[in-house]
Amino acid sequence: MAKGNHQVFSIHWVKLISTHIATSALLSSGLSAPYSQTQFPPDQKMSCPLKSVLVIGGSGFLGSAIVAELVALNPAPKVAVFDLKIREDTKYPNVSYYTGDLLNSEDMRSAIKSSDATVILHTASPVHGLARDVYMKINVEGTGNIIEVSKEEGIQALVYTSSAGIVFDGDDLINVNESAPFPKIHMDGYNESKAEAEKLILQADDRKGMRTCALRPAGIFGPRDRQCIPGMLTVYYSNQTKFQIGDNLNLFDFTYVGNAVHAHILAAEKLLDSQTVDKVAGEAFFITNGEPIYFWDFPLAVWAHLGHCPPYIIRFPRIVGIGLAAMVEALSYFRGKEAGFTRFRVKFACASRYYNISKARDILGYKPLVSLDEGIKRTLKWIDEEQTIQAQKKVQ
Ligand SMILES: NC(=O)c1ccc[n+]([C@@H]2O[C@H](COP(=O)([O-])OP(=O)(O)OC[C@H]3O[C@@H](n4cnc5c(N)ncnc54)[C@H](O)[C@@H]3O)[C@@H](O)[C@H]2O)c1
Repeated sequence: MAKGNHQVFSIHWVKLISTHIATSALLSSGLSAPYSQTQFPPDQKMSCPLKSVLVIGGSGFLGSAIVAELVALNPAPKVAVFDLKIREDTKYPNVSYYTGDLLNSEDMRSAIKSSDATVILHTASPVHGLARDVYMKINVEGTGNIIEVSKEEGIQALVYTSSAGIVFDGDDLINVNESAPFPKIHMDGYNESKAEAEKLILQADDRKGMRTCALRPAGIFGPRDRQCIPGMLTVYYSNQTKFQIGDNLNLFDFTYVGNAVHAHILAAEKLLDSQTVDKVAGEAFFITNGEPIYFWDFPLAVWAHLGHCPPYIIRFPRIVGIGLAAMVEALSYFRGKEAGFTRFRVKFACASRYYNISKARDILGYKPLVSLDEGIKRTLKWIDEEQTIQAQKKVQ
């Protein structure tokens, strides 16, 4: 079933179950390794010419992973975080934290001035499932603010976290590269706003001033993920794992968070380097693990870790899913609520969505350092640790 020139990844159940047993044994023996986001092997650690970096959205899933990697570099750059809310479990020593809203230019300016930042990594975005207006306001207007204030404050390089979903129009995306056009009508407000924000970022590139680029990760997962894996856990806890939409023959790209971090740091470095900047600036890059996997195999692997294998699978054809979702959307509309089960989600779950990452490999020097297999193991280990912590809290 391999399509394009990607290596097709398949989950090995036995391997996962044995990993789970080994992890549980490790944890119960009290030997759990200290938490680290990326855990790159020493020979793959990046040297870092970055001097002072402000991570916008740095208390979020991806943002905090970037911070963890930056502070672990030797020598480490000066690191600061700007976020709407600073979560205690994402705080690192020697990092300056600024609370603020990117819709408020003065909040932004104050953080840039106080942190002496010369580079900005803009990872902020509202969570999924909100109204279009919220995304347009925060992602488009907010990104416009960042560009304006960054230029005024002499920022040298701005890297924007876009999304691979911005070229999705509901049809299959098979090994597509950056020449894929934006859909005439976007599938949802989130992707529309990410596309608009990306355009602003790329247009803002200035040869005589601030240099910019955009990264388009696909389906980020890993420790501290609040959307991808937690969504799969919700399905598990609500006893819905036997339901599948589509035939599960659609290949899908995911990205381990450490690899997305790696891409962000590489992009910032290349924007600062006179040898590479003109190839990178004003450009967008797809970022994935380069290992497409059948869509439902990913949640099945997560549930297997929890000791659960659906006893049987009830498959809904795509067309039935779309019909059901249309009814849910109509009901939600009359109740004045955002629908959780939407036609977009059905099309998302049924489409092939994988990307060609040659541009990132060739120009950024990107390579997925952590394989999907290893990324899943690390994420599952983190879930084990989280569950142990939650269980201990309940006992206390
Ligand atoms: N998670 C994925 O699978 C995925 C895939 C592709 C692209 N992305 C993009 O990657 C980026 C990071 O995603 P994530 O999963 O880490 O999200 P996240 O929700 O964990 O983190 C986003 C952070 O942005 C902050 N934020 C939101 N609104 C803000 C505002 N008005 N002012 C200041 N800070 C604000 C939030 O507080 C949060 O800490 C986002 O831009 C997202 O669009 C994510």
